[in-house]
Amino acid sequence: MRVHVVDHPLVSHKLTNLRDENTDSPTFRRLVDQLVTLLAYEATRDVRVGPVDIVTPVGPTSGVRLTDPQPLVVPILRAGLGMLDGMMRLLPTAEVGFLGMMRNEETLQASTYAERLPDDLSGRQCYVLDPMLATGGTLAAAIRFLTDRGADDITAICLLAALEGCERLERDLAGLDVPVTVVTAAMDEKLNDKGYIVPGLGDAGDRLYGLAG
Ligand SMILES: O=P(O)(O)OC[C@H]1O[C@H](OP(=O)(O)OP(=O)(O)O)[C@H](O)[C@@H]1O
Ligand SMILES: O=c1cc[nH]c(=O)[nH]1
Ligand SMILES: [Mg+2]
Repeated sequence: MRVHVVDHPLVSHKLTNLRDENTDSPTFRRLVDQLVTLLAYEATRDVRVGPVDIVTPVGPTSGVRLTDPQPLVVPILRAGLGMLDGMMRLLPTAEVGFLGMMRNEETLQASTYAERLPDDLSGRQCYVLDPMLATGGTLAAAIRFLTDRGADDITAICLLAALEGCERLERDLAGLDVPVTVVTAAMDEKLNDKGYIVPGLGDAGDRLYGLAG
């Protein structure tokens, strides 16, 4: 597994505002949208393109275009939905599959409550969107779900990751013969006793969409 922490002053600036408890929901949503676009720029560095010949108003030249099958973007509901528009702005021809996952706040076990994905993901570049990689249980389960469908190339974009979550993910995915990359804006130092990232930004889903009840 490869972990890439994007080191850019604009990313750090926006992340600081995102973390701030005084940031209201509309501003939080806008910052998530902007941050994912910046992270996606790094995350798509290896997106597959092929050569094409075109003609400009001045003359012929060659360039590249995204090749088929188009990438698949997979937001993890709920909070990952807040990252979808920003991602699609960069990859407008991508297809979108959905995974609904929820972490039990007592046991910290992730479970899947919804799924709408293509049956066969082989040969697709899959971009998983989830703002928080805390214990790593949700992302590990999501990656297993995708590889069970044949996914062979997975990049996760997380706004924030915790070191121990990344270590757990690496352990959980050991033996999986699929390249996995995690792109994040920051690697935070720890989790608290409720499994929240410290210093983190709180509950991403609640800050985006309000309390789920
Ligand atoms: O790394 P983990 O310890 O598994 O925790 C991270 C998960 O927790 C949050 O989702 P949550 O379960 O709160 O659902 P929500 O997006 O509906 O709020 C977050 O969006 C991740 O999916
Ligand atoms: O810090 C955390 C951990 C899990 N889920 C969140 O939304 N935030
Ligand atoms: Mg939540």
